[in-house]
Amino acid sequence: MKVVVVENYDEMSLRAAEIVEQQVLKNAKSILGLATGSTPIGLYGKMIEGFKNRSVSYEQIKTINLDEYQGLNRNHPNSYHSFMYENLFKHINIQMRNTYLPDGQARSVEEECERYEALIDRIGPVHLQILGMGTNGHIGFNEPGTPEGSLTHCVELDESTRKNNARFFESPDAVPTHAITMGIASILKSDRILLLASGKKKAPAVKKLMEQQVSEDFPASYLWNHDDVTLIADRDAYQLVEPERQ
Ligand SMILES: N[C@@H]1[C@@H](O)[C@H](O)[C@@H](COP(=O)(O)O)O[C@@H]1O
Repeated sequence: MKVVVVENYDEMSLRAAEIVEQQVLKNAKSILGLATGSTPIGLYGKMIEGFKNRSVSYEQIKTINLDEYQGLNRNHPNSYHSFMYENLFKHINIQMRNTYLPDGQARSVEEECERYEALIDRIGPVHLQILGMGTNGHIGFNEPGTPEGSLTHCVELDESTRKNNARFFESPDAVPTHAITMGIASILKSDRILLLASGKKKAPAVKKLMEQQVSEDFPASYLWNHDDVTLIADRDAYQLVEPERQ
């Protein structure tokens, strides 16, 4: 794992956007793996600036998102469909038909998971996967206990995850209890992975990640089993890593 420590959230977002733009400039038909949450919002902002000010084009790009809440209509303001549209897609020249997220309202969740995994295999492999990390080490919505071989599946969300994500909803009870997420194996199929971490709230998780102990108790640790991962962390997120690991 390559580790890049930067000053703050803005610099993390800028560095990440440079990597995304390099990928898109190298291959105009790149497949990007995208994430939600607060962490990548700055990155998406920089990508929008790049599109507006430097004509970086996303016209032929395809995107595959990690996850979606179960039970939310795609037009619900808190769905990840809406998140991606509001924070990125509506601002750039991507073709909406080339953007993919799991359908949280599919009649059969099992069939939807199979369909989504097949889609990843058909369209992929993802050239560059963007990841954030939960405070409990979840990636996508792969909570502690998820096996490394997991493919796209339905999960019951941890109470800690629901609590952390409650800020986006009108009340904690409104946070869905389940989600559809790409599995660990689905994520590790990507050619290259960019993990972002910002803020002191993520410091314990970054510390744990840097201990390099691969364990299902801390799903982000599986990233040590992939040979092309870059972590961009800001100083606050990296502050608990012991000096000899820095
Ligand atoms: N499913 C998403 C994850 O993909 C994300 O990494 C995590 C961290 O969120 P944040 O970036 O807001 O800290 O939140 C959600 O649970």
